[in-house]
Amino acid sequence: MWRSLIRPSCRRARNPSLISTRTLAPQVCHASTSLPAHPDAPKGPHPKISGPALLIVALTGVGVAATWKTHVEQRQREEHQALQAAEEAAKKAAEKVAQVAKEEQSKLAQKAKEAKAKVIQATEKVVQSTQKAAQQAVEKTREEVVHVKETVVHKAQQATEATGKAVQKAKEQVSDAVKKVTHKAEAVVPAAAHKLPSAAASLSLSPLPDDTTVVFVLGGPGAGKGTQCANLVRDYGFVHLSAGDLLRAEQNRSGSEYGELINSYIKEGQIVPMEITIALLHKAMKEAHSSRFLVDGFPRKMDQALKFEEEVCEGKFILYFECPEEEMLKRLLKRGETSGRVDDNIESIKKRFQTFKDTSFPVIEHYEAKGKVKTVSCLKSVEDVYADTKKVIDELVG
Ligand SMILES: Nc1ncnc2c1ncn2[C@@H]1O[C@H](COP(=O)(O)OP(=O)(O)OP(=O)(O)O)[C@@H](O)[C@H]1O
Ligand SMILES: O=c1ccn([C@@H]2O[C@H](COP(=O)(O)O)[C@@H](O)[C@H]2O)c(=O)[nH]1
Repeated sequence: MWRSLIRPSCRRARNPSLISTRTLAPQVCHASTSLPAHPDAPKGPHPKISGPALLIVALTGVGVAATWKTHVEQRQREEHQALQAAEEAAKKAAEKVAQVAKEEQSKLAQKAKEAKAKVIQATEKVVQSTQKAAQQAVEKTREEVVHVKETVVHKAQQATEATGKAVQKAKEQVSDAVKKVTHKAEAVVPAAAHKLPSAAASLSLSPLPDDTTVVFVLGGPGAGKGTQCANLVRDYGFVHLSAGDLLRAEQNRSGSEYGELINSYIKEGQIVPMEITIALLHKAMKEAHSSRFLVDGFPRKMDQALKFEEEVCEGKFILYFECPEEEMLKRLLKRGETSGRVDDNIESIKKRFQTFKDTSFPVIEHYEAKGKVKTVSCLKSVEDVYADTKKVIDELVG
């Protein structure tokens, strides 16, 4: 009986779902186990139960209670275990989740890294292509600049060549014109020569006194020969004979047969045929009745030098006034403002310079070779030049 009483409880204890409170008096259950009254238990006054039955019920209740307690404890342990298992599972799940999250995070990080790498790569590509484009643009610009430069240089060369050709042509034209004028003038001379005073035409000149001293005064056009000669005339009693002045005087003399000829030679900076100049000099020397002559601006050509020394008189020495062309140009242009000379203009001056270099300077070199040249620099004031000139004259003429 006890077994039968207990057995179902035990069974129920093993399986709580089998417990049915309908089999137990709600009061007993409540009193012995302190369990709450079953909701379905009948309410109202307790029925009359006998003592043994009550004992049996009580014992049964105790047994049931003990069983129930065991069952509850078991259940609590199971629940505790289940809880622990659940906690364990939850922990594991959490760990798993964390692990998965970590892995996902890692994957995402990796993907982000890869994406970043791709962006960097793409950026580098863009930068490289931009740099390449910029380089190509620079290269193209450089090539264009080189091309433009070459074109400019080429055009400049062409222009230079064209200018050179034009200058050359102009020079040739000028040279031709000079030749024509010279030729024309020289053609006039033989024709006019028979009209020269007989002495000049034949140059059979009467001799001068033996004590005649002639100093040839040479130098480029406008060097200052005439200026220094004037001082020497004043201080040393020289007679100053300027070949140019004599020619100009002859040119201006009314009735002169050579006026036109002399004018064209002077204008072109050419040397008038020596017969005329030497005849004029000889005549002037004869008329001067002096023994000291400064022959200024003569001889300008070798034939003049040789003929004069042969027919008239040997020069004692050459007083050479040295002056740079730029300074002479400056002085001549200034003089041209008032001189009225047909050759004190830029065109004639250039021709005179050329004639001086080509024709007259060799005369100076000729006398230099003979040790007869005394050079005085004209790049000083008139007074200083004269001081230097005096030293030469004092030493050689006294
Ligand atoms: N030392 C000098 N400094 C500055 N000017 C000068 C000097 N000597 C001369 N001149 C000036 O230079 C000009 C040329 O001088 P000057 O007439 O004496 O030269 P030139 O050699 O006789 O010339 P040309 O050969 O043409 O007859 C004149 O106006 C003169 O006043
Ligand atoms: O012996 C000479 C001297 C001069 N001339 C011509 O006269 C001008 C001017 O000479 P200046 O001495 O400068 O006054 C000169 O240019 C020559 O054309 C010459 O023919 N022969």
